[in-house]
Order: sequence, then structure tokens, then C-alpha cells
Amino acid sequence: RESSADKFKRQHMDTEGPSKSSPTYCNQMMKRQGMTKGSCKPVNTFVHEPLEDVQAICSQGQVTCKNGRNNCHKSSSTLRITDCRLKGSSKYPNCDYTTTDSQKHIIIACDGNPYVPVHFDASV
Ligand SMILES: Nc1ncnc2c1ncn2[C@@H]1O[C@H](C(=O)NS(=O)(=O)C[C@H]2[C@@H](O)[C@H](n3ccc(=O)[nH]c3=O)O[C@@H]2CO)[C@@H](O)[C@H]1O
Repeated sequence: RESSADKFKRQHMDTEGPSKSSPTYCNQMMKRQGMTKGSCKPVNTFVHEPLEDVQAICSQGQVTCKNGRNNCHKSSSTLRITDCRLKGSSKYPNCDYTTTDSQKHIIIACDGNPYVPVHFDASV
């Protein structure tokens, strides 16, 4: 059984990701990381920074999560990310995504002991 921490890493960490993603980055990565099985995950963000830097966000600015819980944290600095968004024309099993690079603050939820990232809430 995959832990929520491992699921976060699988779904959201791509430290070595390209500085400029190709238009097919999301189609490749969403499949490779197991987010197109059974259905196409609609939205997913990959973070191109070291894992330690993302884990450190758990000790940065506490903010309220979208679901009202209070274990979310906003990164002090911006991070290199790539947003993958399912195209309206996409038909399972051919999950077709747009690929959008940006440099933004991210908001993640942390949980457990050790207190580590378990959920990607948003980027701002
Ligand atoms: N406070 C918490 N504390 C602890 N755990 C918490 C907490 N909250 C949820 N979980 C858990 O996390 C799990 C999970 O998968 N939540 S999820 O909302 O579907 C994730 C979103 C995100 O993956 C993605 N997205 C979205 C925007 C964006 O910019 N980038 C981007 O990637 O879309 C998804 C849907 O929005 C679930 O098990 C839930 O119980």
C-alpha cells in the first residue's frame, strides 16, 4: 500500500524535469507516473526542485487548505513547476494534456510524523 507521502512524490515531484518542457511533457509524465489508469486525472502539477526544498515548505507559512483544513503551507519562494491540464477534446484512454511551465509559490498539505508533504493544494 502506497503511503500518502510516496503518492505525493510520485504525482508531484520531477526534480530533474526540463527547464523548458516540451508540449508532450504532460502526456508522457501523466502516463509514466500512473495518473491515466482507469481515468485521466484532470489537473496535476509537477515540481522541478529538489525534494528537500519541497519538504522544507512544511515548516513555512501555514495557510488554510481549500478543504478548510489548517495543515497547508505556502512556499516562501517561487518554484519551477509544470501544470498539466486535460484537454476538453481528450477521450480516455487517450489522455491528452496541455503543458504549462511557470515559476510560482505552491501550497501543499503536510501530515504525519515526520511531518511531510501529502497533498498538492494550489499554486499562486
Ligand atoms: N489538508 C489535507 N491534509 C491531508 N491530506 C489531504 C488534505 N487535503 C486533501 N488531502 C488528501 O490528498 C489527496 C488528494 O489527491 N487530494 S486532491 O485534492 O485530489 C489533489 C489535487 C491535486 O493532486 C491536483 N492539483 C490541483 C491543483 C493544482 O494546481 N495542481 C494539482 O496537482 O488536483 C487534485 C484535485 O484538486 C486525497 O487523498 C485527500 O484526502
